[in-house]
Amino acid sequence: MQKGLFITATDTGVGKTVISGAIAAALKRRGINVGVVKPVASGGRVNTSGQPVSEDATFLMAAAGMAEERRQEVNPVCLAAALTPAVAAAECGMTIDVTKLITACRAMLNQSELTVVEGVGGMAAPVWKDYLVADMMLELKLPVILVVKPNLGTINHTVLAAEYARQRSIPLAGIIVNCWDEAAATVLERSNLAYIKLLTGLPVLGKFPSLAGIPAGQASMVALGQAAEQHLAIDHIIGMMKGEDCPCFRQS
Ligand SMILES: Nc1ncnc2c1ncn2[C@@H]1O[C@H](COP(=O)(O)OP(=O)(O)OP(=O)(O)O)[C@@H](O)[C@H]1O
Ligand SMILES: C[C@H](N)[C@@H](CCCCCC(=O)O)NC(=O)O
Ligand SMILES: [Mg+2]
Repeated sequence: MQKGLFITATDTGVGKTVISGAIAAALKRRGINVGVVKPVASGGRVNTSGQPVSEDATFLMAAAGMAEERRQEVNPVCLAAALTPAVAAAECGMTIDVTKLITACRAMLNQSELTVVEGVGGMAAPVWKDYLVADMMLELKLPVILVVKPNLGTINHTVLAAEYARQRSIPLAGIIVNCWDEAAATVLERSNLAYIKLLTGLPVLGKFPSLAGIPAGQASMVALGQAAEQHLAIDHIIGMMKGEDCPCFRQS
């Protein structure tokens, strides 16, 4: 059985990479051979050879302790334009072979004990023509965690994302709230959390704090893993990745 997890979010920029990296770093810290995949990336930084390089993949590889030589396995397709992949590819005359993306995910799942797959944008982001991230999720059949923000507007975004998942028959295993500040949380953040639980019926698997150094790429991966142990339900997430006790494709 392929053991892993798919990380999606209510939108781009919500924290999929940070949460995927934090989970990967926690698993690595526990001595697990963890794989990471960002099957398709856009907005890559163009290197001196003119090739776009995914900073998400760089972060995930650092978190999982993977060498640069494995970049192609982790991120087979990286596009330069910061657009949805379908458009970023068309802009540079490229075709995205979605089978290649699925194959890369399956290869990593096959060779790692547990694998974290990061999506791109949210579930309805077009990967290629009318093939959306949701279609990739349906093919991979991994348990899915939805990353959400704690701020104003998140109730609506989260409920819409959960409803979309239901409509597409994608079982969500839970929600992680990113950039949660327990000390500063007011009635706004606390009521958002309560409404998200009430309206989606999904379990909240963690409230992850804002960590210094992450935006500058100076985060310590050990500290990231420790933060995941402290703020996320890692035992439960590992069980879920192994196919135990969660609403996922295998049991639905
Ligand atoms: N917990 C956090 N602490 C500090 N910075 C964070 C945290 N979560 C996210 N960020 C910062 O917010 C920005 C967006 O986060 P991230 O790149 O993880 O989003 P994403 O959902 O992966 O976006 P994309 O759709 O581009 O993949 C990044 O600059 C990241 O470093
Ligand atoms: C450029 C962004 N950062 C992201 C693509 C986001 C697509 C969002 C599409 C949409 O929903 O409008 N790329 C990426 O995660 O590699
Ligand atoms: Mg990302």
